[in-house]
Amino acid sequence: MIPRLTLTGIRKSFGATRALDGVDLNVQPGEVHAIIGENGAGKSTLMRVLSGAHRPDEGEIRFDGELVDFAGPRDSQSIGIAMIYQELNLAPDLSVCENITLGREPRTSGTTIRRLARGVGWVDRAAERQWATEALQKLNCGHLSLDRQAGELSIAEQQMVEIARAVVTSTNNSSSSLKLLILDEPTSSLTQVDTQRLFDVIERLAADGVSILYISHFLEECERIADRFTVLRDGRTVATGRMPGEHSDQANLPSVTKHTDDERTDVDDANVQSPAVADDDPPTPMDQIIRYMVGRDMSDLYPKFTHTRGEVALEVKQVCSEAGPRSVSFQLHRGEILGIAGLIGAGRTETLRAIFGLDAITDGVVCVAGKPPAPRRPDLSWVRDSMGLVSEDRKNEGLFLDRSLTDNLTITRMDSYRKAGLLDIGAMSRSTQTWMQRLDVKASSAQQPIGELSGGNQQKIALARLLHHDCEILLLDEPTRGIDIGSKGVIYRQIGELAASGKAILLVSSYLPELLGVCDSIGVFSRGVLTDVRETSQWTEHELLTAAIG
Ligand SMILES: Nc1ncnc2c1ncn2[C@@H]1O[C@H](COP(=O)(O)OP(=O)(O)OP(=O)(O)O)[C@@H](O)[C@H]1O
Repeated sequence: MIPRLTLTGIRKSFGATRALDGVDLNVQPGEVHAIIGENGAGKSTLMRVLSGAHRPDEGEIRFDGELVDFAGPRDSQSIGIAMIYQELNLAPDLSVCENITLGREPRTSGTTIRRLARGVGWVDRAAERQWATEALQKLNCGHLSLDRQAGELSIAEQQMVEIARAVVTSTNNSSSSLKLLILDEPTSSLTQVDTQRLFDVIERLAADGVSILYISHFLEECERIADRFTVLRDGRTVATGRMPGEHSDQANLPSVTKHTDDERTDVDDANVQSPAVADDDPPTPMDQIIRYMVGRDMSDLYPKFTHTRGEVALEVKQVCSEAGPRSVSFQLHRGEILGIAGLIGAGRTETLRAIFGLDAITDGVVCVAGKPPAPRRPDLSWVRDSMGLVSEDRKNEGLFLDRSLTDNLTITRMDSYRKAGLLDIGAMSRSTQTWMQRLDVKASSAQQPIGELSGGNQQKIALARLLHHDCEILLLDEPTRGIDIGSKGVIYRQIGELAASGKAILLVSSYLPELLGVCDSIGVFSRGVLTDVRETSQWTEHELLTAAIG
């Protein structure tokens, strides 16, 4: 079989940063292939090379056996490659139908008048609706109204509209039918139900011969959906093979290849197959895939720290806000990690925002360490109360993307670096380097603009700011979103150490294994109401999910 995609020796640098340093990849038609790697390993850069957004400095791309060279995204689209980015790209004011056909609108044809109209860009609305309907039906999303504004849709629905846009060419132009769909962290903002729907769509497309490149830090998902995997490390391919999930048995595909030219890989070579492949070779166990990725075992992902519950640090009494929470009450103690589960949109983020003083409270009070509540909100009570918030919306409100790592990390503690009215830039930079080392942040220097870092490394700095500020109460909203498994381990260790030193931690997460692994107790939000708070040992994943659905 001619491979759908073959990459050989792809290299790409940004100034002194070598993002890709020799990537080899082989993907078959109809195969779901997971791209796995630590933060900064080069996954997104590689996908941008494939989507035509970046041109590689070196290396060869073959698509259906043909050598290709993309001058821009249109070249890549024209041969049937589509990329769905983590941050979705719809025009919010246009309808579902208009978004699906955007840039590929069917033109009128037939009569002279129509042909004239075509010259000035007259869109054939009937054909446009038919194309959009067919594309949505192909994804089993025929229920989505073509006339709804894209901005009104849920994240999951928006994602389906984007995939439908990728599919629309295939329905109408056989020369550029969809052949390779790239999904970058597609489930990071999806509920479990929506994730399953997405997987159904992926399976449907793969059965039609579309190849899928699936990037995710949720290895359980990769295991569920992918046939094969490739691990990138420091911009290089270090291993490729069969996934251990049920899919791997069905795929008539090569087994593990360890790329032995990678001298930096200190992983165990046992079980690694030679590049010669056999169809009946076994899948690669997940713990070995993790070793390829991070270079060590991850048996201690959730390290246990002895910590004792102290006095009440934060008391939330019957808090309501227009944004979501309805009469929310709980206590958070010093030395406690309280987890908050719930579906996306259940009111978890809004509760954190109300506690932190970002949103007005319409009823109820927030008391910190027995002090009287702040007279009004929004306000800056977080400063008085030594509270820190890691926002789930890193790009829009969590970070100053065009400022350096140092500025982002030290911004809340500038005063401590002031000497005789001047800022001690050297000391700020040294503090940043210390935190970069502790959280294993990959960046060229503390002065690099944070927007140039990979998503996971940006997230680590957002968290490091709170650690550096030495807050007493930490409100963490999806703090490990987009973070690789090795760095998750580092962050869980930090959280454990913070609790052991008497800090109070409120951890909102959609990743249930994380809540069960890290927290002392867990509460569940359902439709703006905190329904149930129990010791962690009294919850299972299934029970958490059932309580969240309500
Ligand atoms: N435009 C850019 N300018 C400078 N450096 C960049 C740019 N884009 C990527 N890099 C660097 O290239 C490296 C690889 O980044 P990339 O985003 O591809 O990693 P990733 O594997 O997708 O990481 P993550 O899992 O955190 O999203 C990183 O060191 C990053 O800082």
